[in-house]
Amino acid sequence: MSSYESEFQEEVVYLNNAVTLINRNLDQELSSIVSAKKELINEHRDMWENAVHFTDDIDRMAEIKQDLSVIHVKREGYEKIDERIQKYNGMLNKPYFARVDFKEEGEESAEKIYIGFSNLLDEDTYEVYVYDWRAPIASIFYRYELGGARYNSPNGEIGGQVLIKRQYEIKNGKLDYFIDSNLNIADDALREVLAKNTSSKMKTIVETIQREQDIIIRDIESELLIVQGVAGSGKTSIALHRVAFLMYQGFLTKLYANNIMIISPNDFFGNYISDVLPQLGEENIRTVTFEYIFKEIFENSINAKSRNELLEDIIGCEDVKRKNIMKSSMEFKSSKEFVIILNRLIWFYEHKMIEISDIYYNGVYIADKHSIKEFLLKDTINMSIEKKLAIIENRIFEKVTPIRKKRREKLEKYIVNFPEHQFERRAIARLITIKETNKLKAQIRRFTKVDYKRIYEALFRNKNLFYTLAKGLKLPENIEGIIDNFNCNFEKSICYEDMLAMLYLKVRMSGCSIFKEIKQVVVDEAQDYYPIHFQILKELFKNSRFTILGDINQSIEKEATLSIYDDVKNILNKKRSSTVILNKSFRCSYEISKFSNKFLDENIQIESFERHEEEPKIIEALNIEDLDNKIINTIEVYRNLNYASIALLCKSMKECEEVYNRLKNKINIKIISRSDDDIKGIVIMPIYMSKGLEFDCVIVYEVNWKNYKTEFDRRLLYIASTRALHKLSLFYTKKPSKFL
Ligand SMILES: Nc1ncnc2c1ncn2[C@@H]1O[C@H](COP(=O)(O)OP(=O)(O)OP(=O)(O)O)[C@@H](O)[C@H]1O
Repeated sequence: MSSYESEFQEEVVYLNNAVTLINRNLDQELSSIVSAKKELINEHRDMWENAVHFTDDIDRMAEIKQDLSVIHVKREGYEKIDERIQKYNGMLNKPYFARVDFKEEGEESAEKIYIGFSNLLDEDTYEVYVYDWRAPIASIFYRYELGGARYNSPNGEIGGQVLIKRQYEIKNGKLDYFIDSNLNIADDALREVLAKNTSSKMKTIVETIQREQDIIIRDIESELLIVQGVAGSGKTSIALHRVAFLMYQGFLTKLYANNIMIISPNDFFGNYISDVLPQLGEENIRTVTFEYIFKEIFENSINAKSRNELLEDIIGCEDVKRKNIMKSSMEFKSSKEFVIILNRLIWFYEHKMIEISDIYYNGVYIADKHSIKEFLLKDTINMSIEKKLAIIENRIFEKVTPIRKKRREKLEKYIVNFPEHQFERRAIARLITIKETNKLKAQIRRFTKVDYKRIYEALFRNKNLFYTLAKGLKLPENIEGIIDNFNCNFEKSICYEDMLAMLYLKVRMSGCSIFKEIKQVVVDEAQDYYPIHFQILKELFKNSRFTILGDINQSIEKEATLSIYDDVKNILNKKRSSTVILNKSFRCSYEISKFSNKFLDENIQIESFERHEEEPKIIEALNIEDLDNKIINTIEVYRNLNYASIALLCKSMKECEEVYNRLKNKINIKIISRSDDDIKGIVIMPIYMSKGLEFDCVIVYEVNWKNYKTEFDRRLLYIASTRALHKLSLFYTKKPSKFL
């Protein structure tokens, strides 16, 4: 028997033992869940039968509360067993995927470390059959080849030698083969994974995490971790695996799903990544957009345009001057300078805009404007202006209440003089005092209720005020145009950049604390954000750490450089911050990756993973009809090659709609416009919406000289091309874009 064969037999024995243990654990859990379910039902029944259902009695309330908390504990217990059942069921197919034999310094022999998606422990012997990929010792597998290796254990750093590094192909609990890996073989395994077709949901990369990716995933030191990575370098995948890692940490540092939040560019993206954490055995976490945060904080009271709508407006605008104004308006209103103006506006509001009057109730003096103002301007640490105004309002009403009571008694006595009202005395007196109080309330609310729209509007409706507040700051050359552009539609629906400014004002002035439980914020596609976004995040997530991932090459409407990350560091101002650069791209084939690089500045270094496929195609069509036919043929060819995910990418939504209307009766194609659309099959969408997503095949529509001629267009072409895993073709009529 060859040494491979004899080792194969040993591995089969180990695998069988592991599977037996999983089955044993599974059986135990299955019987526990039956009794846990029974207990839960009994507890519910007892509570329903024995407890009171309605009561004003405070003692009985305590009884009900206690019953509920027992049910709560039982339910948690039940859910935990259910989680373990799911874990063991998942493990039956593939209990582990790798092994390293590690000989610790000072030890006689090596320990075999099997690595899988979850831990597997024999509770009787305490033998660890499989280590979770997130366990400290598992990092050896991701970071080292054969030879010297170290890892951080809870008791400090441990050094030693890796003697064997092995990967397994296990299906349905049966071992197909194993390979003892060196660097090249690991590359083969990755190539095999990357060569597969994509799906409409992102997948886990646990078995093939790369060394530099693992370092990011396991970083627990940085309060601010910035990752600049080229398209397809695995930023989003890393972010999600990092989240799973943080949720696995020990008791003190462990994060729960409600402690983490992802800020994503749009809702598709949230949907696209929604399978990864459950596949890693963790609960999903909230993924929100800035648009969503705005709605939540302003309680849906103000309509605002989304970033996608802004991009659509910019792309669709034919008037060059207006287009430039739109771009500079976005850039200026999200800049550091504008944040200073907004801070000054807050000061101005507190000192000059609040019109406080002396307060009287029914002729009785309640409070004078000077003392109210004095309280308002008093430096009360950590108290927001909204809070101070609420305190003022409460204090006034505390004073009014006894006066109002006396007034009512007086009125009742007075009404005695009118015998026709003798039975309505009380009601009439009450009505009169309510009316008087409402009048007073209206008078007070005029200054205690902060009207963010009016405050912000004042900045642009009053040019003197604007220039006073902007004194000493560098303003864009076309500032007059930007001010005049402040939209006439402000009442109906505000622009994206004005939405951000108002969000900033609100979080600063209200001391908003709705996200106070969040301890880790992950910001993906960070290149799309400006200083004001990070200022908002800083205010909203005061006690949180941040993981910020982006690619400056994929910014759309602005020229981004590495300096955006300096801004991020300055704004978030964390003591321990680090920046990691990822230059290797994994998504696209080597040929597509090389082709896409021509849309980038030639100084930018990108390493392409060596997975070879057909060269991208640039195809000319004679006219629109010919273009449609050629695109339909190409889609057919791709489908016949068994590619299920095919995207036809256009420059704008308007263009998508035109093309869709022409093609929809000829092929089965879906237009992606709404955030809950499922990106499955053959889809058509604008390039700016395809960010962060990937497809087996990408077809870029009408890349002619007219459609793609500016720097902005060049960046769109980079984003479009880097969405493709296997096939890329770009079509044009008349004359090709100069970027092709
Ligand atoms: N270590 C890895 N093992 C297997 N697949 C990987 C690995 N790293 C990245 N990938 C794959 O590469 C593709 C790109 O990953 P991901 O979307 O996370 O990259 P990204 O940097 O966020 O890209 P973009 O900036 O273009 O949105 C995905 O299909 C992902 O599964």
